[in-house]
Amino acid sequence: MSAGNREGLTDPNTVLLCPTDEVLSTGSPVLVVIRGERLGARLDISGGPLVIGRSSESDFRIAARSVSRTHCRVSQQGQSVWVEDLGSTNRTFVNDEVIDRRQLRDGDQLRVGKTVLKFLGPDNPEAHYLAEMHESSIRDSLTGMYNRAHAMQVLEEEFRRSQRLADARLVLAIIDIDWFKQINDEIGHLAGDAVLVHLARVLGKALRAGDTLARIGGEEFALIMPDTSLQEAHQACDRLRQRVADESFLTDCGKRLEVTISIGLAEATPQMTEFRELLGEADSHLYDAKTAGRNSVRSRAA
Ligand SMILES: Nc1nc2c(ncn2[C@@H]2O[C@H](COP(=O)(O)OP(=O)(O)OP(=O)(O)O)[C@@H](O)[C@H]2O)c(=O)[nH]1
Repeated sequence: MSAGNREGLTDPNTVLLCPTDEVLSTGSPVLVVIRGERLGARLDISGGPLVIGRSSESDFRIAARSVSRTHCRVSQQGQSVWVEDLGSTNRTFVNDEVIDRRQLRDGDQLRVGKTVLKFLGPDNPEAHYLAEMHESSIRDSLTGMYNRAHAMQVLEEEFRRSQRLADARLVLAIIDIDWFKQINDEIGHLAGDAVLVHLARVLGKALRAGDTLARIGGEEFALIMPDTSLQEAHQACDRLRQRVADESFLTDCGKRLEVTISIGLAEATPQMTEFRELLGEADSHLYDAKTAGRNSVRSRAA
């Protein structure tokens, strides 16, 4: 977004911070997608039985016609892990053999439709490597935040959940830095990058458990807030906006800046048919926030 002029970009007090590395935990048996959509996604089996299927109620959903609504179930029994076909049309395969029920062994490949998942026992060293590969594929390299692709996947899943469960509310916030082009033009692209990194840290620190924050564009972020009402989200985002406005940002060349953000919100409603409607509504409220002068939060409620 852009328009108008901004004054007082620099401010003399700030600290530049870097994103922290996230520790990747392995240690329990997992299934890792090695072919198909969501490559690298991990299913932790230790948390209880998992149903794989096309239905939105599945624990791991594969949206393909070759996959039955409830295709197979994977469960841990004592130290062993079992897979059981649930009467699927196109059958379940382990290492290319049709199975009804079978114990999974380290390195086995489970095929459901065209998706292949590799079973890795708790001590398999490949698990850590695959976890790191997956982690880097869902992160933005500059800020360390989740990237757009991951945000869209989380948003779609949370949207489906909110449609399925009557009391599961969902709010999406689109956060956009104000006058960012001016920061780049006046101080330089590296300064702009430093602001993005610092902002990622400020937003990340304010995150509540269950929320997902991602960088979805150059200077645009998405905050996905499940189980939150529009009013609660509006208040939380206004606190976030204030926190950013109070922060002092340091650029690569030692200049200090005041930075503000504008936020547009949208809440999932039963009338919506797909998650992109949330993006459209949040974007339109973001536009309202920009035209109302920036450094503000806008939603259907206000
Ligand atoms: N430094 C840096 N700049 C980026 C990056 N990605 C996008 N940008 C810049 O972000 C700026 C976005 O500018 P506009 O869309 O005009 O928005 P704006 O200046 O923030 O104006 P408003 O949103 O209307 O307040 C452009 O100058 C892009 O080049 C990046 O990764 N690093």
